Amino acid sequence: MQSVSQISSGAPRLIRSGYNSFQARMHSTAWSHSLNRLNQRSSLSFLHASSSRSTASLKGPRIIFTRASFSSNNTRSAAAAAAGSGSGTVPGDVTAKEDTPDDTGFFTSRAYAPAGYQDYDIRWKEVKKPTLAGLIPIYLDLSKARLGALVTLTTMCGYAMTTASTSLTTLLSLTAGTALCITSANAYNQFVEPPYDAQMSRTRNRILVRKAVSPLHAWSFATVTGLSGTALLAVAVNPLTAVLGAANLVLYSAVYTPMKRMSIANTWVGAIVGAIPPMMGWAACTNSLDPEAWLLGFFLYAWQFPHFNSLAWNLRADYSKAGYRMMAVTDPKLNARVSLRYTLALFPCVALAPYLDMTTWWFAIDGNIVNAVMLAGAANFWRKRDDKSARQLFFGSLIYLPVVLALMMFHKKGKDASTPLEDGALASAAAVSASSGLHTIEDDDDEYEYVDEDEDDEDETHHTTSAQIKKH
Ligand SMILES: CC(C)=CCC/C(C)=C/CC/C(C)=C/COP(=O)(O)OP(=O)(O)O
Repeated sequence: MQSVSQISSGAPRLIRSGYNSFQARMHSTAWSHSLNRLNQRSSLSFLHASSSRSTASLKGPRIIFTRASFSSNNTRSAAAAAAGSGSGTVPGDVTAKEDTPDDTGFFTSRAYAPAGYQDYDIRWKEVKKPTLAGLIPIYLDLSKARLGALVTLTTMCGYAMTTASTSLTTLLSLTAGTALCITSANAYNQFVEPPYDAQMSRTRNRILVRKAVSPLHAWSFATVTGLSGTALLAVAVNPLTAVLGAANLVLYSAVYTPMKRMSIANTWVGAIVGAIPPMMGWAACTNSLDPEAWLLGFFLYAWQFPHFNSLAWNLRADYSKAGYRMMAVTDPKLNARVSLRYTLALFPCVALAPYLDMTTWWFAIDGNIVNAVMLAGAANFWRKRDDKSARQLFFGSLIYLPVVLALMMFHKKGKDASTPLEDGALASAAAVSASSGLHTIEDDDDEYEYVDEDEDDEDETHHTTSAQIKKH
């Protein structure tokens, strides 16, 4: 049986007013009305007018109407619009292609059009059963593997920053369990978002939008990885870490994900999601949430605002189109101000690390030099609010995080409790983190050696670190 999970229409590229009336017809939900209000309020009408791929969606993950550039239909529709037909379509050969897939695998049929929409061209595509080998890239996409790898590294850093006794087995279980929970969270997120992902250039090729796998398959994958990740953390690490992992999974998929379309507060909730993984690392080693764990969490929390808000600036057309409530769309000034505010908060974070005896005071010096560079980027973005300053801040934030985490480990104090073997593994993680950013962790097979230079030196005024990472 054919499963219909995506229907697209080749309605015309409409001018702004036409788009609003189109949207009003297509959406009966409060969400869409508030989106229209939001679009008007934020004076971003150019976003739609300049967009080459304008879309609208019905609620729910299974049906998508796309005013995309299916050229022949668009040409006909544009002609009709120019002739003032008002309906945006031309009667004629729409059904000619019925039940015949085109070269992209899409079928065209009016049979699936909901009442009132028969005037629109309808396109749909059958979900193909993936092969066993084909499942690997599908699962990597569902897990948002590169983002997941970076987040997992922040957990490993949390573990590495403790002074309690470490164990390689616990570290490996923590890494695998956290990665499974993150995979699950990202798969649930994609399970919910195809109608909206389909409307954004950045996400319109995601696996469920492309229909490379069925929603049920994605949901099952998310459920299995979530349950196994939480179980692994509970059994092989400790219950506290498992509870944090499970709570974060729920926070991301059940609170943050729907909230993206409801309130700009989603960014603050998303920042909590990003803050919890390093706290899990700390909890895995100490079985407690000491002030140091909260500091690590707050550091990741604060970092996400310049990171995300600068990214969102250049994606604001996409976000607006898909109905996501992002500060960059609804209040661009606030978006830049919040970035600046939280970049400033990174300074006391860095200073608190030596205060809490996590690092030597040298970290307060070189960490804050890096902070000053980041602050210059955030201030520039706040002043100019343009694409270039946003891009600079975003890429700066990508470099900033691994650099500061590596510095933190470089200046770490009190490493006596762990063995050189365990520290070596943790140092490797730090080095990979420092060199990978969001992108290259999977490709980095280099080996690292841990060299303990002055393990007897406990003098906090002495700046030489206890660890140095040397590449083979
Ligand atoms: C242990 C555990 C479960 C950790 C969860 C870690 C995690 C998923 C962090 C991501 C944080 C975040 C706000 C991402 C943006 O999602 P988005 O939906 O805005 O991204 P998108 O636009 O690319 O879909």
